[in-house]
Amino acid sequence: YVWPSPKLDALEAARFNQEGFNANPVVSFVQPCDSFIFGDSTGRSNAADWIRTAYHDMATHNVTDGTGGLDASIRFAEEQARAENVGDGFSNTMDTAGALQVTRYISNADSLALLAVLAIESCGGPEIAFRGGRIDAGRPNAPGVPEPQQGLDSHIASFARQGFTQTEMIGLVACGHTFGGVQHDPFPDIVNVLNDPTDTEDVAHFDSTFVTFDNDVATEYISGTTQNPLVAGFNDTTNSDKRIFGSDGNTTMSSFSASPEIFASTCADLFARMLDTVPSGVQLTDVISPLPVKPSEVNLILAGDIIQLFGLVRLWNMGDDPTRTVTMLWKDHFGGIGNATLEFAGLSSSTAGKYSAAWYNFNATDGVSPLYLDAAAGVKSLSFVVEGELQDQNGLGFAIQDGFKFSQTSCQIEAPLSGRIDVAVRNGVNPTRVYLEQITTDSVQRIVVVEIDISPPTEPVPVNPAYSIWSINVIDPSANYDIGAEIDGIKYSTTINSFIGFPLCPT
Ligand code: HEM
Repeated sequence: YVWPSPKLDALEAARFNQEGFNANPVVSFVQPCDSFIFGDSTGRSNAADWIRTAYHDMATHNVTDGTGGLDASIRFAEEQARAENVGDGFSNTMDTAGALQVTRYISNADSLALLAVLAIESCGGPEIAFRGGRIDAGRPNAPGVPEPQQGLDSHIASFARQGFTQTEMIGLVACGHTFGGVQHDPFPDIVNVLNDPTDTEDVAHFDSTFVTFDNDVATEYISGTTQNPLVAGFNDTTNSDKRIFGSDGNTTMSSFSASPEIFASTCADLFARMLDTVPSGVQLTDVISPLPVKPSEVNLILAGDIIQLFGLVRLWNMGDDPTRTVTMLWKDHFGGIGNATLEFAGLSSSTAGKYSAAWYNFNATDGVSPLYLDAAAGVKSLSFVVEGELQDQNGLGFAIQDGFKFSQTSCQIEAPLSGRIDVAVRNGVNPTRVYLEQITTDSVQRIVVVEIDISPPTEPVPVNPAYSIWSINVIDPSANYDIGAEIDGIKYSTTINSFIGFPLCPT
């Protein structure tokens, strides 16, 4: 895709900035892979909870009527209270999913899907093709998660309703059950108390490597050594994995057992399909690939005659050499081109260290100092020269919208209770609307952006020859606002650097 695209930029960042500089800390919950938020030596892991939660959320899908699917309906207490969703793994996962929603562009449902991707990829699994765009359900879905005491026919019918054939059912169950196990507490009829100080929640695991992705679930099953409580459990009624795995005469499980590669590639496909199973009408994005060169956290502030340009650029998988020279070029409104050498800021990595990225700051390494640009000249687009090679999105450049921005003339009226937000609007841009975007959630935790129009000034309020101010008073300056503007029929959005700490408005 072409930068900027706020939603794709946010999803790409959450998916690929996993560890290190400027990365989302959520991966640390599955590193090491036996990490568990309620404590050590429990026999449980966040990774297993996250994968099971994604499945249970999806398993309500009905291919015929298009209802259910991965839509975060599992967050509702009503769904979590169902017998098919016994255990605290779902609330555990939903608590963590919030950590991914650092931006308004990521739904609860996309977070759930991302957690599963991060768990699988960080813990030995294959790379998963990830799409975004899932929409959060407004209410619980119809029940429909399979349970271990049900018979094979019922499971085949259940997976068919979810959109999976019998062979795919065998695959998906094996792919899921390479992680985790069955706990005594919610399933006392399947697992006995284990009296094991390293497994305090009495989890009987599906295979001997239960915090990592591998084909042991299949090799142990085929060799007859498996301790999987849903295969070799003392209660044959609940041996659902035994019935499912054996339902094609062990053809599928034999192929998994014979080839870790076949297991991994089959699981990569099935996991991606599981995560992409969404209610009809939901339009997912294309598979999100990392942008090779990506501006990030770009923000402009007007300070008198100066535009402060904040930002970073990320170079994807181009080697870790921090001494390489990265130059940023910017086109202005007068046909001029400015340039600056960027400062190395840090390294990040993703997919269990398989990829790395180097970050460069638009100015000093402190991460807060901006570049100072002449306000009248402004900035239209950026490009970068990396080791002598021009990076400009195949000639498009990286477009920058300097038609409106937060102005440092913003001030507090009654600190810290109310304030005035000033938006600097470039003369000649003539936006149809300028508005605040208040980012909040509705009563069922869906992100909502409320637009609050800013009235055009009755008399122009110039800050400099190029910009005039539109102002709005707000009662809660600490609320989460972005600034939006509609220019030539297109809506743009820009962030506000919190203006707590701004001076009191002159009286
Ligand atoms: C007929 C289908 C299935 C049945 C009857 C079934 C049943 C179960 C049961 C009873 C548990 C124990 C849960 C606990 O003790 O908290 C479990 C755990 C788990 N299941 Fe399934 N499952 C099925 C399919 C799947 C699928 C398709 C996936 C994912 C692709 C999956 C992923 C998991 C994971 C990761 C765990 C471990 C959870 C943990 O250790 O915290 N399951 N399953």
